[in-house]
Order: sequence, then structure tokens, then C-alpha cells
Amino acid sequence: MSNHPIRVAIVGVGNCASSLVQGVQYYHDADPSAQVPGLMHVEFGKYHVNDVQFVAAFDVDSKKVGLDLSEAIGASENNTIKLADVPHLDVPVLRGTTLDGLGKYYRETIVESDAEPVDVVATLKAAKVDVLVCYLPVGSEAAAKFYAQCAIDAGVAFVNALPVFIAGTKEWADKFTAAGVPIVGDDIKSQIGATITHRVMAKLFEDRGVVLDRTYQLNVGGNMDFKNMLERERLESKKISKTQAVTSNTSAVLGEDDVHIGPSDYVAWLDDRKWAFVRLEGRNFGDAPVSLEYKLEVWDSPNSAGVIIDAIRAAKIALDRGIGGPILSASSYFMKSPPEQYADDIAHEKVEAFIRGDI
Ligand SMILES: O=P(O)(O)OC[C@H]1O[C@@H](O)[C@H](O)[C@@H](O)[C@@H]1O
Repeated sequence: MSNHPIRVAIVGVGNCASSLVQGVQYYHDADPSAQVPGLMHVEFGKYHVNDVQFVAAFDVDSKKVGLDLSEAIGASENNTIKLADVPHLDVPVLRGTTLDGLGKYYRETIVESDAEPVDVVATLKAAKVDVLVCYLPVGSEAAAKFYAQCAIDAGVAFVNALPVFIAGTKEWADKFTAAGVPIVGDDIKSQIGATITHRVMAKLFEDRGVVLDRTYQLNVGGNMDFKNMLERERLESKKISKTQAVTSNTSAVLGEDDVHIGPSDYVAWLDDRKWAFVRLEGRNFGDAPVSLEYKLEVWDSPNSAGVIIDAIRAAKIALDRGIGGPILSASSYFMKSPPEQYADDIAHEKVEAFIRGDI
């Protein structure tokens, strides 16, 4: 039984939502006194993983709307790794608002529900939601902002997992601050993902006196996220977010042509795995050349859920403390494009200080 329930709503019941919902089940009995593989915090402040309770979900896919959340996470194009059997949750997936949420490849792949969209603000209020997690597809600029406004109007904390700049813009940060509503964003930085490893390597070059001259990060995967990103127009903010996440962690000044970071291709048989190919080139002692290449293979969605599980609890702590606006510590540690970028060790310390209530 949960001691301190956190009532969570999800918009976008894709693979990332699936891993999050399964993960809450998987870690239900995790021992707070132990170091548990896969979790940064069994308890985050007073909140155990099993305090997360799903109370509402929105999607637009006809194969998901109307299903219980426990079934919808395995429906339609979802293809992530199975972590746990999720019991019936009694949370029917509601018909959300589409706006620009469906790009060309989604429209070719899924059938949009013909049900009437629900009133999102009224739903959030009726379900007494604490935190809304935004998992819309990349490129959903208008839809993400629509749900951000709904969160403000309903007084619900917002965790923005996608690369649409909300927490990181003054306009939206001010709106959340004025409403006294916390936001953690933008764009999830996964546990051992392309971004965090690339940031660490770029910083290592600098710390060891090596000049970074050129770098790339090429990502391929086989989930709907990667298929959606074949539509290059939807990628603009994603590329900016991923690039600044890496370049902000080094003082190296790289020309536009010397850094290439972004989603690169869709490989269907990879399913929800993501492979990242990363190369860094530089000069060390006496300008002698040095290069480093590595390849990351990871299941994309559990890698994201392992961070969202903490972002949700940070947002709830902010709610408890009556803090509105962007949560800088959590945003910096958990997201690629926070309002303020800190080195990851500093961001980590700030999150621990936030949990203790020191900041
Ligand atoms: O591995 P990185 O660079 O941290 O990126 C991870 C996340 O980036 C998000 O933008 C994707 O939509 C997620 O599916 C993914 O997990």
C-alpha cells in the first residue's frame, strides 16, 4: 500500500509510458535500505516508487483510446521490452486533443480515434491529478503547449519529457511561476543515454587538456519515435536540444560544421532499442591527434523511465512545498534542455540538496 500517493496522468501512451507504468509495478516492493539496480532513488524524499499511482491517461490512437492503461501500454505500435505484468488499473485511456501531435508517419501507421476529445482541464481536476507527464511525439509543438496550459489551468505539476521548449523559455517559465505550478523540463536525458555519455566524454577531453575539434552522435532505433523523426521538419527542436545538451558541457568552441548530433535513421528490427554511434576528435599534447569512438546499445524507453520516475517525485515535492515555476535542480539533472545547464555532478548535488530541502 502506498503511504504518500502521487496521482499521475500521462499524455501519450507510447513506449516511454509503457516502461514507466511497468517499472512502477516492477519496483513495487523495492527495499529502500538497499541499492536497487536500475533506480537512482528507491525513495526520493519520502516518496517510494510505489507511491506513483496512475489516475488518468490521454492518447489519440484508436487502438489505445478506451482500453485500460494496463492494456494500452502493450497495444498498437508499442514495442518496448516487457518488464512486468501490470494488473488492471481501472484507468481508461481517454481521447486527447491531437493538434500537431500526429506527423506524417504516425498518420500512415495508426488510425486516429473518432471519439470526441475530452475536456483535459476538467479531467485533471476531477481525477485530482498531482503531476502530468507529457510524452507526446517529437515535433508536437502546439499539442505540448496545449497540455502545458491545461496543467497550469488545473494546478497540476508538469513534467515535459519531449524536446519542445517550455520550461526553458521565459514566457512559459513565467506562466508556471505566476500560477504557482512546478515544471520539470525540457526533453528527458535518459539514464545511460546518448546525451549523458556524450556530455561526460566532451567534459573529459576538456578536463584532460585535450582540444575537442569535431564530434558527432548518430542515433538509430526502431520505435515510433524514430519513425516519426524521419520527417525532418519535426526534428528542429530535437536537434537543438541534443546539440546544446552536449556542447554546453564543454568550453570547446565548435563551428557549426564540426558538430553533428541528432536522430539519424529508423531501423525497424531494432524495435525499441536505440543504438548511438559517437565520435570525438581532438588534439592532445603537442597537438597530436586523438579520437574516441563508442557505441551505445540500450532499450530506449526503460532508459527514459528510470529518470522520469525521479522527475515525477521532484515535481510532487515542489507541489508539497508550494514552489511554482521551473525546478532548476531537477530540470538540470533530468533533462537535456533545462532553463539553466549545470555540470552533471553539480546538478546531482543540487537534486540531493533539493530532496533534503536545503534549496
Ligand atoms: O539518450 P538520450 O540522448 O538521453 O535521449 C533519450 C530520450 O530522448 C527523447 O527525446 C526521446 O523522445 C526518448 O525516447 C529518449 O529516451
